[in-house]
Amino acid sequence: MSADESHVTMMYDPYIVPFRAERPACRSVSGYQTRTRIGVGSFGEVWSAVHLRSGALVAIKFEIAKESEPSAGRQALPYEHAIYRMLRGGIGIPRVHWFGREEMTNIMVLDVLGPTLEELRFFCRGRLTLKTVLMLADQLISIIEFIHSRGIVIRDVKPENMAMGLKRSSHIVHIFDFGMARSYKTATGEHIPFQDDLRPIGAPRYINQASFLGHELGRKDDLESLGFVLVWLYTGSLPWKGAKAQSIPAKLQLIGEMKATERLPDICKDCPDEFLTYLQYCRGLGFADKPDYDMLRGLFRGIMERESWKYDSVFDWCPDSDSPAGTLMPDRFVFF
Ligand SMILES: Nc1ncnc2c1ncn2[C@@H]1O[C@H](COP(=O)(O)OP(=O)(O)OP(=O)(O)O)[C@@H](O)[C@H]1O
Repeated sequence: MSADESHVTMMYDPYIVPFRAERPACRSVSGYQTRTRIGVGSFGEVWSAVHLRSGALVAIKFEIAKESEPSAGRQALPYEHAIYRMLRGGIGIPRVHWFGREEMTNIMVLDVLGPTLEELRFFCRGRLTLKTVLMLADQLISIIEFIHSRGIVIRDVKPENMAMGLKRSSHIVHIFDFGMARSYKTATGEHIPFQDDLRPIGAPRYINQASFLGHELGRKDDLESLGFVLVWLYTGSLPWKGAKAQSIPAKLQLIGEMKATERLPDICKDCPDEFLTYLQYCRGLGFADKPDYDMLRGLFRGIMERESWKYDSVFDWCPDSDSPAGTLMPDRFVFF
């Protein structure tokens, strides 16, 4: 075994799952060795991997390039890579280390992240404490503000696409998966024009009302979806959870009606008043309006002040947290 390889073997990798029954074959990619498959998406697979020289742990996203589409520009991963390039340098945005194509496969090597907020909510028995949600809200509004400042709207804001970093960045939440993102600015720097009659996009649970109505999405809509995510993380429920209807369009229609402006107080009934103020403000913005991010952060900071809580990054899942919820964190994330 070479020195490089022994270093790799000793690395802590939370995605190593011992006794895994089915373990697809590992492969070498441009100086990286894959280790464990950590995710499967609509485009392909995500693996944890190590850089063979430095021992750095990374994530690799693979997308089989379709033969009928020889132009890489029409595939999901080159598109997502282009968005990552526009977001380069942002706090809470995973860094891309390498992008390329090998054997008809598009490959993107990026920072590996820890558990998603949806997983953490689950590990903390279904809901997070108010202090944890407020600390996350502060970071998430800033990350979304940064993304908007680069001319991008995410259009798929959900806790499954938000994850804590690993090791030194384990106190920083990240937003990843920009497959649905797009620029809201034209080539001349103006805001794109309003359109309707579009297909709703995003996860129905967090989708904003504009998307249900088939409207083109803007900055306000990312923030509205974030509002639903925060209510979800704090209460572990939303009125449309488990809504039933005879068909998918009928279900979407039903959920859309449940998100009408006059229903917002009902959605926020178990949260401090600021959550309702936040959602009403987002709903009141016009399509091209620039949101007042400072004011929105200020709403949640006001609660922190009122409760005399500090931004100490002691989240519910941290070992030194006194959260009554306890944690069901699997061993592989204990040191993340
Ligand atoms: N950088 C990363 N670090 C750790 N895990 C990751 C990373 N990127 C993706 N994953 C895991 O892989 C899964 C799929 O990745 P991603 O969401 O980017 O793919 P997708 O095809 O766009 O997903 P979806 O079809 O759900 O929109 C994620 O849910 C997450 O669990």
